[in-house]
Order: sequence, then structure tokens, then C-alpha cells
Amino acid sequence: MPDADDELKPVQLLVQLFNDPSAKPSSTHDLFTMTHKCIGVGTFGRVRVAEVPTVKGEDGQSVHIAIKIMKKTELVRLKQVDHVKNEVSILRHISHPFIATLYHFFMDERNVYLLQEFVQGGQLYRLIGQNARLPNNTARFYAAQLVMSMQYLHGEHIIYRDMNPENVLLDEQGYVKLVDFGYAKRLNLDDMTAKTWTLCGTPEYLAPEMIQSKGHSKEVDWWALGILMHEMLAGYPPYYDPNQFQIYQKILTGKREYPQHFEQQAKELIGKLLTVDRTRRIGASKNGAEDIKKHKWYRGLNWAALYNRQMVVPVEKPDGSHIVTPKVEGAGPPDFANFESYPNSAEESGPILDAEKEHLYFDHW
Ligand SMILES: Nc1ncnc2c1ncn2[C@@H]1O[C@H](COP(=O)(O)OP(=O)(O)OP(=O)(O)O)[C@@H](O)[C@H]1O
Repeated sequence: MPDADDELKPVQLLVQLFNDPSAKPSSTHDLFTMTHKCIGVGTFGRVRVAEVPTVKGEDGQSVHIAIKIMKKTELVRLKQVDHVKNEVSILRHISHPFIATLYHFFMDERNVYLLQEFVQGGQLYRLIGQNARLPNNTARFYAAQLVMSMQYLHGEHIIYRDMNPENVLLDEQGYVKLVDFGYAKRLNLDDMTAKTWTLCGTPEYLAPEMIQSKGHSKEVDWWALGILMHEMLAGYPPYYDPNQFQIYQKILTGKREYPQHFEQQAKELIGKLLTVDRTRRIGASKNGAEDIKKHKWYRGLNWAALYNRQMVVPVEKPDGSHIVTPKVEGAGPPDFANFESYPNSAEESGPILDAEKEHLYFDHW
């Protein structure tokens, strides 16, 4: 008889391992070996990969995890402590097949560490760039997963607020894993309007009500989905300008032209998502995401099969050739082919926050 632990999936084992109360913050470091491979840089830190020798995947190899390392001094200087606190508190309470799992978080005197599922296929941004644009069926496959993840988050009263192709990662099967919940917001339901006011996100993806500081809610995620659909299908977003102010102007006027190759149904859905009046935007009614799922662009899509990861990623272009897809090795250690190279840096030897600030900002997490 296998003992109970043998039946746990690596994900559950990792969560259990890192949340073991006997593994105090200092000894948590001993549970993994940092590979020093940096796979991403953010504004105040880096994302590195680590190996967990005690947990084996289905291929019998040690599991790898991603560790987002953020410098405390930078978090304080850039006034981002609350965003990270928020990211941790949201990720700890959610679980969805298209959102990267947070196994654990801890901090030492210099850094805050978020231990997450390592997503091997790289950014959707890279996939779009490699192919110039994505075929209708491929874009539909990715957009549908984002509809389901937003539906889940909105059901948990969370707005994501940072949908863009750099935060949508692809796993080894080519499915979506959303990362970066720094701007996500849990709505306060005591406030019946359940709106919020902070201007955040990527300029090209900002909804008009956010730019105008009118107060915004879940509909901003549906707007961003419309922008992302356009970017996948065209290779560029609908409102673009080197000058950020001009981007906002273009968003507010709402004028756009679609490339000729866009399918009629795709144009129609993008139009309904990019509706300036947020009360009339598709997804805004009490049916929420269901209205989007029922749109003709999705006709014939098996939502249950997609959720259960039983669909094959559609890779065919209209001319019958195939798009370039992320290179993912089967067994063995990851080879990082899908990630940019970043110069090395040492988070271990940066400045230490003074005691007063440490107490003020990091005592109550
Ligand atoms: N779990 C993960 N697996 C693989 N790569 C990841 C993972 N998490 C993050 N990355 C990579 O690192 C990049 C930066 O991560 P993330 O966006 O979470 O950091 P950030 O500091 O919040 O960045 P930003 O400055 O964009 O807000 C991602 O775009 C992605 O390429």
C-alpha cells in the first residue's frame, strides 16, 4: 500500500512542504537549491528558478519552482509594500488551473520571497512576437482561458487589473498561467458600489474609466481582454502611440480600425469588449462572463474540455502551416529556451532596511 503522501501530486507536496510550521523562515531556504538562473526582471527584483530535491515530478526528476525575489529597500522606496502584501494575500487564497500557484512566501532581512509554480513556456508576448500574430483559433484558445480565469476571480470579488501578454505565461502543455497579482484588488463588498480608484496597469491596456478616474470595477478586466484579443490577432494593440498621453487620448475617443484579416465574429466581440461606456460593455451585466462565453466567436468551443486541459493547442495557420510554439523538454531539468537572458545580480548582498522601517512596513504581514 502506498502511504498517503505518495498519492499527493507534486503541487500539493510543495504546498505542504513549504507551509510546514516546523520549517521556520531561516530553514525554508534549505528546502530548495537556487539555480541562479534568472528568468524575469520586475521593477524591484527578479524571478529565479530553484530546484526542490525532495519533491519529484511524474518524470521522477526533482521539481523546479520560480522564486520572485523583491528587495525590501526598493519596495519601500517605490511605495510598493502594500501591492506585494496584497499580491500575497490574494494568491494565498485562490486556486485555479490557469493561475500560477503560490506555494509559500517568506522574508529575510533584505528580501521578500514568493515561491511559485515554475511556468516553462515563457510569455504569451514572446509567442505573439515569434509569430508576428496568432491565428484566430489559437487566439480564441488563449482568450477563452482568460475568460475563465477572470470569471473565477470576479466570483471571488477580485479584479485582476493587469492583463497584458507579459503576465500571461504558457505552461509545458501550452495552456495559460497568469502571474503578477501586484495590482489585483479584492473589492470591499460592504461598499455597495464596490468600485476602486487607483490608476494602475499597462498604458495600452487601461480602460477609459480608469484613465478618467471615474472609479472602476470588474469591467476593466473585460476591456483589457478586448485589447489582448486585438494584440494576439493583429500583433499590436489597437491604441498605440510612443507618447503615453496620446495613448490615453486614443483610448478615450474609442476610434480604431481592424486589420482586414480579422474574422467578423472576432471584430464584433472586440467591439463589445472595447465599449467605452462600462455599463454597456459585454461582461458588465449580472450574467458577467457567461455573456462573453455565449458570444458567436466562441461557438462550438468545449469549455469543460478546455478547463480540464483536454484540448490540443490549435497551432494551424490559415495557409495550413503551423505557428512556432514554445520549446518544452519532456523529462529532465528545464532548459530555459523560452526565457530571455538577464545579467546576474546578487540580492543576497544588497542594502538592509533600517530597523524603524522594517518594523513599520514588514512587521504585520
Ligand atoms: N512562476 C513563474 N514562472 C516562470 N516565469 C515567471 C514566473 N513568474 C514570473 N515570471 C517571469 O518573470 C517576469 C516578471 O514577473 P512579475 O511580472 O511577477 O514581476 P513584477 O516585479 O511584478 O514585474 P512588473 O515590473 O512587470 O510588475 C514575468 O513576466 C515572467 O516572464
